[in-house]
Amino acid sequence: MAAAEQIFPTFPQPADEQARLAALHRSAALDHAAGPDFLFLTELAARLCGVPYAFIALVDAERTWTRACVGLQLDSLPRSQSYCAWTVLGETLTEFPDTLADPRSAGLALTTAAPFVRRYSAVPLRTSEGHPIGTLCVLDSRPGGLTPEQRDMLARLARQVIALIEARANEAALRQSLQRLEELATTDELTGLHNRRSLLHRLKFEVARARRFRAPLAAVMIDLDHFKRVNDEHGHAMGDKVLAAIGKLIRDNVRVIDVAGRYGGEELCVLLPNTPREGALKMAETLRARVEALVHMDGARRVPVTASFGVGAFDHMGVDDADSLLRAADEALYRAKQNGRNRVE
Ligand SMILES: Nc1nc2c(ncn2[C@@H]2O[C@H](COP(=O)(O)OP(=O)(O)OP(=O)(O)O)[C@@H](O)[C@H]2O)c(=O)[nH]1
Repeated sequence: MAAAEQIFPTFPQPADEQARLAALHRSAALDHAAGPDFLFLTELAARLCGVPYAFIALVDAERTWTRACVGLQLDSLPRSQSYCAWTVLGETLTEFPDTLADPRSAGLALTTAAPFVRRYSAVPLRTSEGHPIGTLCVLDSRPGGLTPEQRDMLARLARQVIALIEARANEAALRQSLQRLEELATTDELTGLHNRRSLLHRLKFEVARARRFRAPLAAVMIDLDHFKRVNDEHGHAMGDKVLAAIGKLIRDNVRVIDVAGRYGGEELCVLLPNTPREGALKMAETLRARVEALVHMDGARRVPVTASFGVGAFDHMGVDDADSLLRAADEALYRAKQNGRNRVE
């Protein structure tokens, strides 16, 4: 620990400290580097106030993180070493016109070492709920203070900074909800696989891509064997559990570019882009063995579950339409059922 940190181990805390920290983390301002918009506002602050140094600071629980620094390179300071720890206490501007003359600022690192700051003026960055999450500050190595007009401009710039921070946070939250909505709209809730609509949508896309790049494309149709018996003997809830477990098994065993979906009821389908028939047969055989090996328990009773697999494929020279790919996989699945189930055709 630096000597300065030992001399000033504590710092003042605003009354709303916990809510303030929560607001800081909600704003996600600490997660991003400040972009050119923030730098522009600090440059403007320095110029309007006629000082060489300016930065935006985010005051976290223990540290003050600086962003968009003008005139100096600074990453972070212990909160106990930062002028900004005082600014977040105030409603409006906090000013040390001569840092050496004020016991709150005289011993701080930026005062006693380069750049030997002698003057500090800052406005808290208050969120729209009123919590001060940081500051916009201007500094100089000569003593002095801001004119009323400069104070007013600094306060206005601070409002622009917080508006920018909040706009970014709203944008990120919106992106997240859209992503979640998209997931909900394309995922089958029980198996976690693509739902039928999404699977067919992806199929069209993959067929178009295979045609365009003359690449092979395979589809594996999977149907659980005698699944009606599982439902009849162990109940529908157990049937659902089995389907969910097999959905997870498939998700865990396909490549990221493969598309696994629930085609309907207990029929599942995996699209394998860039995969010729032999590769798809191999992959299906691996899955078949894993489905058979998966243990499902109904209380103390084991519920044996197997599945039949049908492979349809286009080689790179003869990409046909989506329907015929599925039809080929379906016909192969039918043969697998006819030839005794728990097999790949
Ligand atoms: N628990 C549960 N059962 C489902 C679901 N979707 C379809 N099923 C059941 O799956 C069974 C399918 O039965 P069938 O089409 O006769 O075929 P099967 O018994 O699997 O026999 P084969 O396919 O010929 O091996 C029916 O009992 C459906 O009710 C589901 O979401 N949950």
